[in-house]
Amino acid sequence: MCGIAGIMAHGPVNQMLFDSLTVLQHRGQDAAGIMTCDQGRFFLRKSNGLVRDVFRTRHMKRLSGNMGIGHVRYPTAGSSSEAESQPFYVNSPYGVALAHNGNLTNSESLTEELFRTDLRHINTNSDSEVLLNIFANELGKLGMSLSAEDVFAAISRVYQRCEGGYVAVAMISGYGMVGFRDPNGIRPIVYGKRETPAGREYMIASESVALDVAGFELVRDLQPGEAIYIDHQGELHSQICAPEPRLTPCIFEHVYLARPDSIMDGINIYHARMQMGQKLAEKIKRVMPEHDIDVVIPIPDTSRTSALELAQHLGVTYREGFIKNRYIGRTFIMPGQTLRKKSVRQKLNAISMEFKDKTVLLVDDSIVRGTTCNEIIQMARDAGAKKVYFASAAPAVRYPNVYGIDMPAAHELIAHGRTEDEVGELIGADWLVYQDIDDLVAACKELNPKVDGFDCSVFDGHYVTGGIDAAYLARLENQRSDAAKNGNNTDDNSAIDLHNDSSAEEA
Ligand SMILES: O=P(O)(O)OC[C@H]1O[C@H](OP(=O)(O)OP(=O)(O)O)[C@H](O)[C@@H]1O
Ligand SMILES: NC(=O)CC[C@H](N)C(=O)O
Ligand SMILES: [Mg+2]
Repeated sequence: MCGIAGIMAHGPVNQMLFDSLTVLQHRGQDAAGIMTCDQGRFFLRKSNGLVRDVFRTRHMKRLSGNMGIGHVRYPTAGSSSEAESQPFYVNSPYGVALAHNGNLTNSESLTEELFRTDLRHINTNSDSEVLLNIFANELGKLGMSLSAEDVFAAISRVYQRCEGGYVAVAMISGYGMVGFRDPNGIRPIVYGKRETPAGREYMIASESVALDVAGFELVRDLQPGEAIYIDHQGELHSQICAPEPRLTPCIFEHVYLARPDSIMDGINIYHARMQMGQKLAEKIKRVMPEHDIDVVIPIPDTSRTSALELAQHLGVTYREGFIKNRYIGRTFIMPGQTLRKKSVRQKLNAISMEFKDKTVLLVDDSIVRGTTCNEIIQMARDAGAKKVYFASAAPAVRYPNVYGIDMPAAHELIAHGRTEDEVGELIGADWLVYQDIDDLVAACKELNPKVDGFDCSVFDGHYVTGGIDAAYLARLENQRSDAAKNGNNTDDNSAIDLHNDSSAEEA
């Protein structure tokens, strides 16, 4: 779940892209990049680190041009090397750059096809480089002087060849900007517009909050299988380029990934999380009518919205018993278990008076590896809690994700192969309650009944694209489990960096 943004304007786009990436930071903390296009030339700055650290004034000055794309990365393929940060660039045809969120599940066979049939070289293990090359290759078959129809024909071929969950924003030098969304609509992407004295400007982004900060008005989400193309005259063209598109967005966006102030596929994320809290409160009333909960305490940040609503519906006091260190980011998307575990302790600290001699109900949005709840329950006990109950606003996460969330190994998920009671015991809770999957789906779908369904694969093991078999999952685990990553030592910059930014060495 990286964050992507693209702007086609009548003035410089560098600052607006920087601002947008800072509000998409929660989607990827490992690397950031911006590529702009100025009179047919691309300018790039990308590096490992947070947005605020990657871009210095000297980089910003060089990112000139009225068209540009940006990316924040949370790796799900390849390594975390700087060379695999995005945007990516290819010089043929025209000069094409691309930023991608998601994961191609047939990336290996596509790499082989690109090499043998399309005569294209892939230099990294990133599926995003594969996606870019497939797109560029299909564009290249259409000859010079590209029309909107040509762009859509190329995207149709991308949809035929690429499997998985993916959204992307791309620039074609001399022509314009493209945004597209996979035929199942798994990952999110929206576009917006704004009127200026010089004419209309367009922006494409992972989440509507990015439009808000850059001053664009949300028009709508891209539909599954849709592509939009803004040509260099500023005209927007759109087309559905897949034969049987279905809107089945990733429900984990609603649970955790997205910012609460985003609107995704017509669903207000904040409202969806409130509904999750209400439905979980109803379940608690059903299964434990005579409960003895003294206080409901959220685990900041993401669970706050659902926990407050849960407390109100339960009629129990809500208190902020954990204070979050504002300088520590999201722990779940940090690379490596040691860092994640250490960061939970650095991030959250208990206020003893809220726990002392009380029966507390801790609420989190989800339990994935169990890193957070393990630490937090101990902290609650250390702070003097009489009993510690734990509620998860999402059902038990039991299956790997293959569409752009780095949860590649079933055995790393605390609920995999375990009953809810077993998980409760393992995390040291006096009682554990999970949201029911039907309630989670209802919490979101009630806000937009037009959604065909959701990708709930991490909860039910059903992969909406099909084609995910045990062999694929075994390969994925082999490449990307924590143990495999440690073995490969992928945190170093072992891949050869290819930059057209001479400031890369000074940074
Ligand atoms: O069971 P785990 O593997 O620990 O994963 C789940 C936890 O990770 C996330 O928090 P995170 O710190 O990433 O971000 P937040 O501040 O947005 O809650 C999520 O909100 C849960 O608290
Ligand atoms: N989380 C994502 O969307 C990752 C995008 C891409 N697969 C990468 O690893 O860079
Ligand atoms: Mg959290």
